[in-house]
Amino acid sequence: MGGSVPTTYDEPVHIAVIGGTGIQTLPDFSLAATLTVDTPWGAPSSPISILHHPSPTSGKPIPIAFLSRHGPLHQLAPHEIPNRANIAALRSIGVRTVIAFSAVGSLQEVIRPRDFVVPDQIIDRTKGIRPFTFFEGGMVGHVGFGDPFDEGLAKVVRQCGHALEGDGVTLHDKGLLICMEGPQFSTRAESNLYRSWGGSVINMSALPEAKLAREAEIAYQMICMATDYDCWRNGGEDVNVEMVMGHMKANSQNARRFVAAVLNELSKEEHAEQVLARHLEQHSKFGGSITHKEGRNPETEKKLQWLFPGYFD
Ligand SMILES: CSC[C@H]1O[C@H](OP(=O)(O)O)[C@H](O)[C@@H]1O
Ligand SMILES: Nc1ncnc2[nH]cnc12
Repeated sequence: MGGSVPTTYDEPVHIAVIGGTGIQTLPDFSLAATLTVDTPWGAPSSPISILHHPSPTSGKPIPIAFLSRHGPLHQLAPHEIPNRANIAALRSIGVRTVIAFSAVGSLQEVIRPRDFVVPDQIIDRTKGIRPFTFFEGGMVGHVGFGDPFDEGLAKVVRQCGHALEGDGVTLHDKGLLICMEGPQFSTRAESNLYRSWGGSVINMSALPEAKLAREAEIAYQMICMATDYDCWRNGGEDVNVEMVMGHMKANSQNARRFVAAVLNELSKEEHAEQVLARHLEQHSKFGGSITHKEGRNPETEKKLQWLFPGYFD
């Protein structure tokens, strides 16, 4: 191999981190492989890096998949992200837990730039232009999405975030996340409307990522970091990219420490069932098979067989 990074990885990888704006890599981990995965929904945003994280109990390396949502050079706008390919590629290598990271605008005074939020609800303000389901084109399916994030993962994330508090980390345990279409930021009227709905934070990327993760039976939790007060705050400067990037860069060390603490905790044997998302297993087998066998589109069936081997025989 002459020192080059392997392009295959033989073991299943159960945990993934999806990095957002300002988190294009996780440099503190050792790179074990770089995988180029093709899926029936096309190529993901970036090659998947397999990183080695030492198990806190045995010291044995635990593989973690890392995917950069906007591409390695941030070349994909929120509406151009191949979310189906990203989630399908992660599931195909064994991933059942995703920790997603996002830079968000704050819709509340108490959530200050650089604060972290573990959202527990979402309002969908995307415009239907992003492909948002695996179940279409002759294979109808419906999965529950009442709680868009995984409460078991959220508990672990909150515990890790609180353990870092006072050390440059402020954490808000819950929050209503507004996911807007973008790529332009909101109008002031929209920003105030979201505040009147009780919105805590706003981004452009939680959806359809979280919906597709649920369809793929992957436990999913987003960690948000506030970078601005959007445009609702009288007397404050309106959000701009420089502001977002400035806060992300200034606090990236804390963001990475937070993610590392979560990976550390999830690597413990006691979380094995949670990491494998046993509570979601086979949900899509039953929710995703309501089209009678003879009514299915064979092409769609083939794609879904790729994603869920053995489910729809
Ligand atoms: C650069 S500001 C808008 C951009 O930032 C957030 O990205 P991500 O969620 O991937 O961290 C937001 O969702 C927008 O895509
Ligand atoms: N104000 C904002 N609106 C939408 N997405 C964002 N990401 C960071 N800040 C944002």
